[in-house]
Amino acid sequence: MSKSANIVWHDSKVTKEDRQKQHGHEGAVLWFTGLSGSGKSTVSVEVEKALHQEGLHTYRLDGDNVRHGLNSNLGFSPADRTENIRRIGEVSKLMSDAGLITLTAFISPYKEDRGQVRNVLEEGEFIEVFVKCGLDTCEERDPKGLYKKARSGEITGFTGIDAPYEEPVDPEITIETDKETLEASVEKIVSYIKARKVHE
Ligand SMILES: Nc1ncnc2c1ncn2[C@@H]1O[C@H](COP(=O)(O)OS(=O)(=O)O)[C@@H](OP(=O)(O)O)[C@H]1O
Ligand SMILES: Nc1ncnc2c1ncn2[C@@H]1O[C@H](COP(=O)(O)OP(=O)(O)O)[C@@H](O)[C@H]1O
Repeated sequence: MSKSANIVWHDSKVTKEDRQKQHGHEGAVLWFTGLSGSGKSTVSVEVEKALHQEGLHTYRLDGDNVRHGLNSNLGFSPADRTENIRRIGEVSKLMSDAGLITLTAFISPYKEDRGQVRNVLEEGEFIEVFVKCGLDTCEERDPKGLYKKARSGEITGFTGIDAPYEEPVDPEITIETDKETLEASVEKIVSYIKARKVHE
């Protein structure tokens, strides 16, 4: 028997469409993925600010923050990373259902895990943003000093050093933070959202 066999879905009287109408836009999930130090946090913070200024309803979920709370029992083994992403995917789905534009900033190194999140969301709701940046630049930036620790062996299983990062194959948006300015990356993403007419 499946774990959910005795659990019955309870509908609300306020629908997703009702909430969208009240907000004046649809929900969506901007899923930032990339190496540590590629710029996921920096860019997503600025994109959220820009969208908020446009009157859109947003919420941002960030790797470090979520790992302090909801996912504080998870580490960085492949299984824990998969569970981390599964939970964030489910939270994003709830937020999108609530009518928010959710911005997530997680390394999310496995293609299959990101694909699972895309699958739990409605068609078009998942917008994959590949934060592309060469490992050499990420390592040079080393904003938290973690690459240094990974190189010295103080941290093992670090993404890009001795753990894999599987690049997106066909992301909705690619930004190249080692080639373009922060402003250009933000503009690219905000234009995509506007063109997609999530805003009525
Ligand atoms: N082993 C290892 N590998 C990668 N990253 C590590 C590791 N240990 C700690 N950190 C810090 O945790 C942040 C990544 O957490 P995420 O939840 O985004 O990772 S994942 O999606 O589950 O792979 C990541 O933050 P960002 O630099 O913002 O990406 C690191 O600061
Ligand atoms: N074009 C750019 N876009 C984003 N970040 C940049 C850019 N150029 C330099 N940086 C710097 O790179 C670092 C990226 O760190 P962070 O946003 O924490 O990455 P991540 O969340 O992917 O680990 C920051 O110190 C940021 O100021």
